[in-house]
Amino acid sequence: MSSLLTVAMPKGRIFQEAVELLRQAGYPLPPEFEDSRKLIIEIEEAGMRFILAKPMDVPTYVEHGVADVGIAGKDVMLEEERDVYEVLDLKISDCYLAVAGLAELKEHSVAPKIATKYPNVAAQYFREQGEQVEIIKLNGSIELAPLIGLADRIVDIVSTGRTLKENGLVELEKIREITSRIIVNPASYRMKAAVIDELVERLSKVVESKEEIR
Ligand SMILES: Nc1ncnc2c1ncn2[C@@H]1O[C@H](COP(=O)(O)OP(=O)(O)OP(=O)(O)O)[C@@H](O)[C@H]1O
Ligand SMILES: O=P(O)(O)OC[C@H]1O[C@H](OP(=O)(O)OP(=O)(O)O)[C@H](O)[C@@H]1O
Repeated sequence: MSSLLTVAMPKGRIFQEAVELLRQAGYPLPPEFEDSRKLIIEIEEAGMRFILAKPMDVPTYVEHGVADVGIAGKDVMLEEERDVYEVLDLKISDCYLAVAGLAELKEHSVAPKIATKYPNVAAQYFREQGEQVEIIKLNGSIELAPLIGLADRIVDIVSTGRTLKENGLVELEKIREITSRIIVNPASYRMKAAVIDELVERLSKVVESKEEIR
């Protein structure tokens, strides 16, 4: 077993904020880290091996133990329901999940159609609301669905609200706030407790100090 801690990092939106947080926590990630196209990057000085994954796949790597630790959005955690520990809210990449639709809703069906990248989250939400719906899974451009008649409403991430606005959609209900989390493989937590605890402690201090400034 390698002595390096394997960390599953989400490519895309969360990546840069996560890298900055790790640097602030004292892990020396070189400037080349951001520019690389490599998917596995070992940084001995930080004691870490990073694997760069699609955000939605991070909990899969961690659950299977090929990564000890990962960084994942709460949206992904809710959708994937993986058997991992969620140990720290990093309070980065904040956004929220919401239901949206056309300003003038024209729903006639018994089970309105809901387009989303988050079928499990959406199904649970409408079940809790006691509303019967039909979920249509899409992989992106979710806002398109009500515009062309594929769905009546959508469940999607909102950040600035710009995508909804520019497509003539309105937010109907907020489902929940989303931030990124540190997740840990349960077996790794037993075998690498000291190094994982140190990572979590160092990151918590950075998160707390940022909270105080806000
Ligand atoms: N405006 C936003 N839209 C989507 N996700 C956001 C937004 N703001 C923060 N996030 C967070 O970023 C994560 C998604 O990151 P990103 O958009 O890079 O991945 P992705 O959806 O897999 O991208 P793509 O499929 O477009 O490559 C989400 O899980 C969420 O926690
Ligand atoms: O409120 P905003 O700041 O406009 O951000 C929200 C939009 O960003 C995300 O899409 P993304 O850019 O990831 O594209 P996608 O359609 O490929 O998922 C999300 O699915 C929304 O469409």
